[in-house]
Amino acid sequence: MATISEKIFSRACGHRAEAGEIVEAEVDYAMSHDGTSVLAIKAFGEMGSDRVFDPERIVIPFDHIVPANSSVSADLQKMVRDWAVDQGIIHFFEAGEGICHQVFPEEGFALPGTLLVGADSHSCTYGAFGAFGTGVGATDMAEIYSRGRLWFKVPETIGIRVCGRLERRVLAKDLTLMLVGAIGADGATYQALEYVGETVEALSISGRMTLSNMGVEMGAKAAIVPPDGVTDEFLKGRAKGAYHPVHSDPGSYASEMEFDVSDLEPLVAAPSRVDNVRPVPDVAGTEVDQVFIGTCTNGRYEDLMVASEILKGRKVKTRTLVIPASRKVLLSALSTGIIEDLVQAGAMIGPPGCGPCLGAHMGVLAEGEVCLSTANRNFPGRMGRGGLVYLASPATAAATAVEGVITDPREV
Ligand SMILES: CC(C)[C@H](C(=O)O)[C@@H](O)C(=O)O
Ligand code: SF4
Repeated sequence: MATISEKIFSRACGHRAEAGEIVEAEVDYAMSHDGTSVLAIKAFGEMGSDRVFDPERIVIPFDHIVPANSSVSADLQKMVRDWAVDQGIIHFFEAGEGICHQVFPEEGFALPGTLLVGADSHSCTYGAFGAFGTGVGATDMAEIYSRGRLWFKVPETIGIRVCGRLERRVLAKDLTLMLVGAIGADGATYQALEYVGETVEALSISGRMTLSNMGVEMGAKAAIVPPDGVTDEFLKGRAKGAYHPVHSDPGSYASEMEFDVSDLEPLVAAPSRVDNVRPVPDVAGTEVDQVFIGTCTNGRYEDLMVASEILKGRKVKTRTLVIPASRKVLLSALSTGIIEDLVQAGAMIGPPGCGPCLGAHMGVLAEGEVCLSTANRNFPGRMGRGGLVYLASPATAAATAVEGVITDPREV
């Protein structure tokens, strides 16, 4: 009897691995971005390493501060670029290609049954494809650069069963926020989450990615959706190689929880905790200074489409920033007229990347300003010193942009 996580670690370490065990496992693909590569490369050098274990299994997208916003970040990015060329890293994605967690799956690296490690906490997003995706620090990444292996404690799995149909304009983000609120910001520390049930099965890849993306906001090591036909359909023509899906055996979870979403309302995570989750009607009318639609949580085509359906033919009443998660998302949204509708409505469009999500640039808040964002974190200072962040779905974000105050998307 084993879980998806145990099966993935068993293959990756070469013997039967059980929850609680510490194993040394081989990583299928490693990912680091313009931010964390800097520290990882430094540690790699300090470890006395010279060549990476396999230049074809390291993926480097530039996304956190793109385009570079200062001489400091430009110099650091040049250093990473030069190192990638020197090491022969072929899977290098320049500024403008998109957010690491969007580019990595789009390019077919996120495959069922694989062990994927990123130097970024939201690498749990790859769980949406039935992979064990997890984030590590830069020094751990240096170890992977050098040997392709790392030690892990195999996590126990919490099975989360969700049933019921989401109402109109209640989205995967609302389901995700509901779970974060119920489980709490540290409720799944060092556990793997596995999402099952009819509601999860009915989610698109985009919705599954939103769900898996926020696993780390509950402390989880991984947040996995069992791979199925939806996964295969997405991977057709893009998977980087053959893959072998694995599934959990009945009775293998350490614990189980059940939720019904039939009556779920649109939700927000109010400042400044991700688990400070409230129904939108409770905070409706709160004035906002900015709306931000984007990030690895909700910057995909579907998210922009939902937003444009609400914004089309209307005018925003507050500063509204839309940043597509990748060049591919931007191209799709251009070709279907979504970008034009958003621009006509008064939104700004930023280049694919993280944008102001982590308070680095392009949309940072002033002291006391309030932003309603589709991102995944709202701790104090996240989007700029003294700024307050409400997290919500792209539908709630668009409705809020239209009214200039937090608004229930079912009412616009
Ligand atoms: C910069 C990076 C290390 C960080 C992370 O690991 O999550 C960022 O992506 C974030 O979302 O805060
Ligand atoms: S979009 Fe935000 S959460 Fe996602 S990787 Fe970038 S900074 Fe981190």
